[in-house]
Amino acid sequence: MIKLIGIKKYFKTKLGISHALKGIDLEVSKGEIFGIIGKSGAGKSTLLRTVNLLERPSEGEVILDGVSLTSLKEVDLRKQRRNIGMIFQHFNLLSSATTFKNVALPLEFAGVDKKEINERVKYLLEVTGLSDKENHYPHQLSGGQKQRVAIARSLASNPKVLLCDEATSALDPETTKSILELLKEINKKFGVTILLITHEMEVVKTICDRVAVIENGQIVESSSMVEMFSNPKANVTKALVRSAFHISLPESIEKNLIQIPTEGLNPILKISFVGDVATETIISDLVMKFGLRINILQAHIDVVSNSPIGIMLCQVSGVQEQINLGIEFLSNSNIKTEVLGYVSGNIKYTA
Ligand SMILES: Nc1ncnc2c1ncn2[C@@H]1O[C@H](COP(=O)(O)OP(=O)(O)OP(=O)(O)O)[C@@H](O)[C@H]1O
Repeated sequence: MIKLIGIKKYFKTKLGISHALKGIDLEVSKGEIFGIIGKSGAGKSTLLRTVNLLERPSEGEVILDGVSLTSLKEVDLRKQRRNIGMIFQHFNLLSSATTFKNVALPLEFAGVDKKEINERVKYLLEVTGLSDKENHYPHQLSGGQKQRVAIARSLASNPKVLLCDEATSALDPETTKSILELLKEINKKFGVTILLITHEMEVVKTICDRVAVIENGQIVESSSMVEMFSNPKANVTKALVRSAFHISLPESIEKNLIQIPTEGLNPILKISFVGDVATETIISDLVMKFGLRINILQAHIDVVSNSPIGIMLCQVSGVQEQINLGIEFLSNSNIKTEVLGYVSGNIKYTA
């Protein structure tokens, strides 16, 4: 549905040329919810804005549903843009217009007749849960309600694609959840493909099917959600996953961690698993089969794309040969195991 080929974007600044995008290739399938995540300044907004050519790429091609937007004349591009809705962090509503009018405006501009506008707007307000707010002005609405108006407006022209620019960053966690649920509902109901950018892993974790990580104007990793959470590869992705799982070694262990295997020191293991692998089974297998002692330092299980994903940090002690066999056993059971380092058994866990 969306295909970006070799997208580069340069900005001329007083300090010289700024390379915001350095050759992005990306493909988003029809009906997918695709997330682009990255830190501030990574190039997310610039990338999203190249999809509807709000930002024309310096090099590369944007193809939407088989049509090369970058090759179109302005008049044809304007027609194609009706296939692309967009919502923003700060909603961008017309403050002097009611909810009804804000949603109706794109249809009025497109010359749709009054009766049809009336029916379509009422329907979209019902879908977005705003039927009782149609005569309210933006200043009379909460942040979540304003974003609902913006979503209804973006759907007015029945777009094939919805671009979301940090759509929930200005909202509290509870409202964020309800807006993400609405986006998911819209994706299902209308089959609209959603491309969103965010700096929050929680957002992609909640609704995306696939995700790409952008750093310094380049996509450094792109995968399904389960793959990203269970097997992150790039350092930036590992850091994002760690922050989403709120999991890290206790300071007392971290600062005493030795990277070289040493006689008498205990390995610290990071055990990651996907699916219905129960934590108790892993622990009891290590204890019963290999006679190991396991001290769980931290553990967290979350649900990503309907799959349970778990991460556990533990300190293991026992006979070295048995420890090696235990690690081998976990790996053979499709449980990813990493040795983070080694510590003395005397070091106590202090938070
Ligand atoms: N109009 C512009 N002129 C010059 N440089 C720009 C312009 N727009 C973006 N940049 C630069 O391009 C890079 C990417 O910016 P962009 O806004 O796309 O990042 P971002 O990931 O969306 O960041 P944030 O999350 O902070 O919005 C930054 O270094 C930024 O300074």
